[in-house]
Amino acid sequence: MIEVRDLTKRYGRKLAVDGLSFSVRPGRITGFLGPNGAGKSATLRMLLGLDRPTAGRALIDGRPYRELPDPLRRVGALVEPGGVHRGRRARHHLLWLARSNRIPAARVREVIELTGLGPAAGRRAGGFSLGMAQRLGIAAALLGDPPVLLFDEPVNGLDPEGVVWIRTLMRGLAAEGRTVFVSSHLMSEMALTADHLIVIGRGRLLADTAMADFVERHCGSFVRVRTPEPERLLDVLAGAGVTARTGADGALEIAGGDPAAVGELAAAHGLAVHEIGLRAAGLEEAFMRLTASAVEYSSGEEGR
Ligand SMILES: Nc1ncnc2c1ncn2[C@@H]1O[C@H](COP(=O)(O)OP(=O)(O)OP(=O)(O)O)[C@@H](O)[C@H]1O
Repeated sequence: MIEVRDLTKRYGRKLAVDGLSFSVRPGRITGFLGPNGAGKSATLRMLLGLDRPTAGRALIDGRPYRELPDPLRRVGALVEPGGVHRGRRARHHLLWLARSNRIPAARVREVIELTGLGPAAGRRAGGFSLGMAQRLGIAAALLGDPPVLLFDEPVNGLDPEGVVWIRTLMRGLAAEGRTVFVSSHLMSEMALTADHLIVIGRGRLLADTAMADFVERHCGSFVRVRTPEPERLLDVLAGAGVTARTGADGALEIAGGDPAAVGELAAAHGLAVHEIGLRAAGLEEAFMRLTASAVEYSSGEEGR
C-alpha cells in the first residue's frame, strides 16, 4: 500500500508537487499519469526517499522509505535504466545487490529466469540494449520479492515486444496481490495496462478513478463536421442550443450529437458541409482535455 498525503515539493521557486493526496492499493495496476513536468518523477523520488518532501508525507506500508526496515524487501523500483556500472556483468551486479541486502544467491537465479535475462546474464551491462537494461533493472527491483513495485516510464524507448513483455509482467505482479504503481505520459499505453488511474497536472490531483469509469465518462461519441464556414455553423448550432468545440484541424466537434440532425441544421441554413460523421472519442484525447489547462499553464510559465 502506498499513501501520499498533502505531499508538496518545491525546487527553488518551482512548485513541482502541490498538496497531492492519493492511495495506491494492492492487487491491481495503478497508472500514474500526467503531461511532462506534472510532478510524477518528483512524487516517485519522494516515495523512494531520494528527495525530501517540502511538506506532507509519502508512505510505503505506513512509513517513509528511509524508516523501512529492509527496504529492498518492502519496495522494488525501476526509476532510471542504466544505474549499473557499465563494466559489471549482469549476474554479478545482481549477486552484489543480493549480498549487500542479505538476500540469498538462489533468488538471483530466480529473477534472472523471471525476467528472461538468462542468455545475457554473463554479459557486461555496458553493452546492453535498452530492452535488456530494463530487464536487468526489473530483475534488481524484484530481488527482495517486494509487495510494492514502482515503475517510472518503464516502456519508454522499448520496441513493441518489450512493451508487451513489461505489460504482461506487471499484470502478473498485480495478480499475485502486489501493489503496482507505474508512471507514464501515454494514456494509450495506460489504457492497455492499468486498472486504476491517478492523473496529475501541475503537481495537483486531477483524477483518481477506475480505468473503466474513466473510459465510460470521457470516451463518448461525438459528431465531427467540416465546413468552409465554421463560424456561421457555430452560430447556427448555438442558436439550436447545441454546444460545439473547434478541433485541432478546424473541424467542429459536437459531443454526443446526431450527425443527421447536425447535417439537416446546416442544410436548413444553406451551409456547405464537406465532411460529417460520428467518431468515438479516443482516450488520448480525453486525457489531453483533462490535462489541457495544466499543460497550458506550465508552458506559459516556462515562456516567462
Ligand atoms: N531537481 C530539480 N530542480 C528544479 N526543478 C525540478 C527538479 N526536478 C524537477 N523539477 C521541476 O519540477 C517539475 C516536475 O518535474 P517531474 O520530473 O516530477 O515531472 P514528470 O511528471 O515526471 O515529467 P516527465 O513526464 O517529463 O518526466 C518540472 O517543472 C521540473 O522542471
